[in-house]
Amino acid sequence: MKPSERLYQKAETIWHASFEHPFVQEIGQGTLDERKFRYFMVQDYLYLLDYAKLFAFGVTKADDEATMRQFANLLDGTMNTEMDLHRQYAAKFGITTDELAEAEQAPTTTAYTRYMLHASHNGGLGELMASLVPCAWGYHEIGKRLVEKYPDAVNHPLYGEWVKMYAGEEFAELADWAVNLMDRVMTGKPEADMKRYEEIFLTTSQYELMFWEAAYHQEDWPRFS
Ligand SMILES: Cc1ncc(C[n+]2csc(CCO)c2C)c(N)n1
Repeated sequence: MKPSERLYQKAETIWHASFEHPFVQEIGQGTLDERKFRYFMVQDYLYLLDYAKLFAFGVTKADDEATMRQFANLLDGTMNTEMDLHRQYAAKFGITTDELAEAEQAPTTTAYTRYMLHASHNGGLGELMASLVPCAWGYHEIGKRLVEKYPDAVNHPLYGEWVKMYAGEEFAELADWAVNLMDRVMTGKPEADMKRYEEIFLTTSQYELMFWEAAYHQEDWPRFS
C-alpha cells in the first residue's frame, strides 16, 4: 500500500465529515449565508499567506534541484498570482484590500497555521508533506465531490468560481504533484517515522474540518471592551 493510501484510510472519516459539513454542503446548494463566506475569504487569505511559507520551507528541505524549483514556482505562484486572485474574488463580496491587510487571524486560523509551520520547521520533507497534503488534496476532493453531487454549483454567481477552481484541472495537478511527492518521500521510511507523519496528516485534516466550522459560526476571540 502506498503511504498516501494508508494516510487516506486513517483520515477518511474526517474527510467525509468535511464534505458533509454544512458550510461545504451549502456552497454546493448555493444557499450559504454570504456573511459566512465573507468571513471565510478573509481568514483564508491570512491562511494562504502562512501556507506560502510552507512552500519556502519546501525549497530548503528538498533534496533535489527539480523539487526545489517546483517549490520555488509554487511560492512565486501563490505570492504573485493566487493572492491577487484572492483579493479580486474577495472584492466581489465587498472586502477591500485594506480590510484584508488589517485583518487578524481567528483562533482556528492561528492554531492551524502555527501547527503546520511548527511541524514543518522542526521536521524534514516528510513532515512538511504530511502538513500540506490534506489541504491541497482535500480541497480537490471536496471540489470534485461537490460537482458530482451538485452539477449546478459551478453556475452560482458567487460560489461557482470557487467550486470550479477546486474541481478543475489546474488544482488537480497541484494535488497530484503533492501526493506523488509525499509518496516518494515516505516510501521505505521506518514505521516510527510513518507514525509521526500519520499524526501530522490527521491533525491537519482535523484542522481543515475545524476551519469550516469556524467559518460557519464566524468564530472570534473573546472580546472584552
Ligand atoms: C483552509 C484552506 N485549506 C486548503 C486550501 C486549498 N488551497 C488553495 S490554494 C492553496 C495553496 C496552493 O496555491 C491551497 C492549499 C485553502 N484555500 N484553504
